[in-house]
Amino acid sequence: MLALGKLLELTLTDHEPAEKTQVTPKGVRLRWLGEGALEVRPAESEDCGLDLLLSAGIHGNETAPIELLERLLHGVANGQIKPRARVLFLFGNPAAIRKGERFIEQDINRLFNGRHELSSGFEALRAAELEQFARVFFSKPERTRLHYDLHTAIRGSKIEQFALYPFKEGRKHSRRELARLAAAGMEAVLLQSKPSITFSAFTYEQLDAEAFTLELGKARPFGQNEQVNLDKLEARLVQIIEHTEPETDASLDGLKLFSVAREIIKHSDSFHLHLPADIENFSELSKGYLLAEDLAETRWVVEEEGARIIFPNPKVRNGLRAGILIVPDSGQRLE
Ligand SMILES: O=C(O)CCC(=O)N[C@@H](CCC(=O)O)C(=O)O
Ligand SMILES: [Zn+2]
Repeated sequence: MLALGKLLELTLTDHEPAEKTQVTPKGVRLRWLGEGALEVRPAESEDCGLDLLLSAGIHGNETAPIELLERLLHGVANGQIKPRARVLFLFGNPAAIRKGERFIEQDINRLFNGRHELSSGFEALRAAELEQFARVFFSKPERTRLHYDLHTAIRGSKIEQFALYPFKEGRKHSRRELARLAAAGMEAVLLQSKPSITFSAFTYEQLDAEAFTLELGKARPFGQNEQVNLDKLEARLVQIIEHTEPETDASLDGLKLFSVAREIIKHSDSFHLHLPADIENFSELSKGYLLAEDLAETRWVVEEEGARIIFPNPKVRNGLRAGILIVPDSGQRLE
């Protein structure tokens, strides 16, 4: 296997490879771009015109997706996977990955779309660097752009694998991309309804990529991910990379759709979330339920029929999202 296939090892040991570019016997070029960043380029005659960005480890303790990217990269480097797409592999927060923590100083996934400019510290610098890697990668005209940012969640979930689809004014969510996600094992998609400051929102809003955050199970340390079954996603990603994906019809194959009713924002240290600590994502909340309270007698009461909660987290910094209240979506606005 080409040494650059060991991007995870290089990243975990904080090593820069002596040789920055290597080529497989079939002419696939691997190029180390910087810490945790590697570009794969097929021979020109093989190139199918797709630019695929695969990122993981934006949160350092979410190891199953990092292990998945490592398997894909090994496959490319040892010739078992035959890429026909350009692929950029990114490990988002190397320092946090080395420590096995979600972040060191602040959550990188709240620093995109300009937010890093208002902040300081190495995570702000890394967010700027990740934006630049993505900007350069997606700068080639007339190519198809796709980004999957892979995560696992802090808590268990009634729906194990799901995607979050960013929002941009005037741009419609694609039924074809949803069908592709269903084929990759996603059981649900949350259609966002306002701009955001996450990595997938950046590539969607600013770089014109189809982009998704994928939530793939519960976060666990390296080597302890037997319960996170990524077989379907992995098989689909190999097909996308090799350009052997079967034509999907537009059928969403039982995929559940949700939209955001409200984001719960923590405004102060007085914020209190009235949910059990072990509540699972997608738990239903009944109308009238007092979900949270904050200073100045702010009360978050559930008003929506069929409401569910995802990502409840009262420990976030003031000003950030402490949960999302979601409702079922009919999919009528899909393109
Ligand atoms: O489990 C949780 O509370 C958070 C899991 C996680 O990291 N989710 C992503 C979602 C990103 C998005 O909204 O697209 C995050 O919170 O950054
Ligand atoms: Zn995450």
